[in-house]
Amino acid sequence: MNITKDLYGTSLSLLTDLYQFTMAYGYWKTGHLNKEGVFHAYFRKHPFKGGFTVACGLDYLIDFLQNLKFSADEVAYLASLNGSDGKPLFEEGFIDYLRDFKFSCDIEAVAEGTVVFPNEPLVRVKGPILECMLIETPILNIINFQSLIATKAARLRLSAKDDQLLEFGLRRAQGIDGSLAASRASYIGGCDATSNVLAGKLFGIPVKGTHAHSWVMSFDSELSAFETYAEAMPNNCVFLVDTYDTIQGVAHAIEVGKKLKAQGHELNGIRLDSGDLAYLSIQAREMLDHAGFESTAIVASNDLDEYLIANLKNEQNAQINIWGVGTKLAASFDQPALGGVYKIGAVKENKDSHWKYKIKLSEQLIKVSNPGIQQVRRYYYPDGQCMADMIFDEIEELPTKIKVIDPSDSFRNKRIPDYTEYEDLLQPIFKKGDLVYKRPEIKEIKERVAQQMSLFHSGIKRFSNPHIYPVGLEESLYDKKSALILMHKNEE
Ligand SMILES: Nc1ncnc2c1ncn2[C@@H]1O[C@H](COP(=O)(O)OP(=O)(O)OP(=O)(O)O)[C@@H](O)[C@H]1O
Ligand SMILES: O=P(O)(O)OC[C@H]1O[C@H](OP(=O)(O)OP(=O)(O)O)[C@H](O)[C@@H]1O
Ligand SMILES: O=C(O)c1cccnc1
Ligand SMILES: [Mg+2]
Repeated sequence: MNITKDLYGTSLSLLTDLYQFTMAYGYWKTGHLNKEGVFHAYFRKHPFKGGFTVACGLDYLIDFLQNLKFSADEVAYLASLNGSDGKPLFEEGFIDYLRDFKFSCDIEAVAEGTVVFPNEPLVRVKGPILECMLIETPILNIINFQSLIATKAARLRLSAKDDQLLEFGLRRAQGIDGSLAASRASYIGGCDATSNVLAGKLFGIPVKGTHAHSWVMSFDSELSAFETYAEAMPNNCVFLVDTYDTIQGVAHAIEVGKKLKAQGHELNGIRLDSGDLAYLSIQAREMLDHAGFESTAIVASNDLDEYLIANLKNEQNAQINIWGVGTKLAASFDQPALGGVYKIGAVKENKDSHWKYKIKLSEQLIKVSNPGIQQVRRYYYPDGQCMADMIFDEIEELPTKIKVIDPSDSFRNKRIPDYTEYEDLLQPIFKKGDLVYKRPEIKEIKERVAQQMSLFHSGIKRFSNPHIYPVGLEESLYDKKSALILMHKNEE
């Protein structure tokens, strides 16, 4: 998939905030082309008051960065922009620079489908600071949204257990790309299929669906509507039974189902889209079983989310096998955005000088950024379950005794036993602008989510007051950060 070409037929290189270009211009104009930086994209708080987040969107980002160059058309647009004095914002020389621009940063990122936690860099960008700056906004745009939706889908998967989950969100999603990115992230996070046909084609996601109330209403009776649908598509019959009277609708579905059976076909399912989904599904299951349709599925839809699905299954014994979830998933109804940020960790004047560590101060401790050239190490218990994550400075040697400290609460700290198995989460994606990463198929990414979810204690996966998985700064990085905070405070 090539989002820029297949999806838009146009370059997305101008998809950034204007201030990224004005800052880039500033570096160019004042002779800071050799200045280098390291930036980290991370979030501070899990979405949905949850205890985990699923990283998603890297493949889109790779595609964006591989196509990052400025065509004659794009530079002409930038050249046409004026400042508040009515004069061109950018000098001709900068426009020439952009015309010859070649992306040259090193990028490391957490593989898509990895379960991640607050403060952990999901993407690290190192290289000419001008370039690091330009790509801040698209990184956040892509990773924030897809990680949000993949997380929502993973929560739905926890509730639906082994049932089928269908994503029906296109009509309520945030516009065109919102819907496509949501379908992709939903599939990765836990859905089995989407109703969005373009997403199916672009990303290789299975597409599925039933029929609407309007189909039933366009015939003289519900029975003739079902019969006509069966005539047209005898191998794809999931009848929506609640247009008039749901119990009557189930009876009509059974009647047509018997004819399908006689012709050697199946009644695949019925769909409930209103009323008491627990009561109606129990009634429908009884009627279907009694008529010999034990393998006919019951699909439910209508404003579903992870809480309602869990409640219907666990508390109300609802007899539903397939869940169609739209608005609350694709539009991330209860939390519209993941607040991921992109912060500078260190700068150097040129590639041969030393890194100078940087922090952004804030009144709130949680908002003080972390310095350094960060990597994330995930430690495992001997049984393969995750123990704790450590954010550390890649260019410093680690002490022999490892201690991790929560950056917003130093009382929360953990000693890592010696010889604990570990894995470093940030993997090389681009080296000096060249792709060095083998992009996994979407199915592999989806499988990674399921596998990752199994590595964590159930406490982090519960919806109310989840357990907080231990993540901290390695002690010497924590000390370095504290020293930087003190230094800035003393300057005040
Ligand atoms: N057994 C149940 N327990 C809890 N909530 C349920 C149950 N059954 C349905 N719901 C939810 O209750 C809400 C209202 O259902 P209702 O049938 O009134 O929906 P509606 O959208 O108003 O229906 P209609 O399409 O007939 O207008 C929906 O969000 C639905 O998912
Ligand atoms: O409820 P969602 O999770 O978004 O799932 C998608 C919904 O879209 C369709 O109806 P639509 O909402 O368009 O009309 P209706 O509510 O009047 O049935 C469908 O029948 C589902 O109810
Ligand atoms: O196929 C369906 O049943 C469907 C598709 C989109 C939205 N609601 C339902
Ligand atoms: Mg609706």
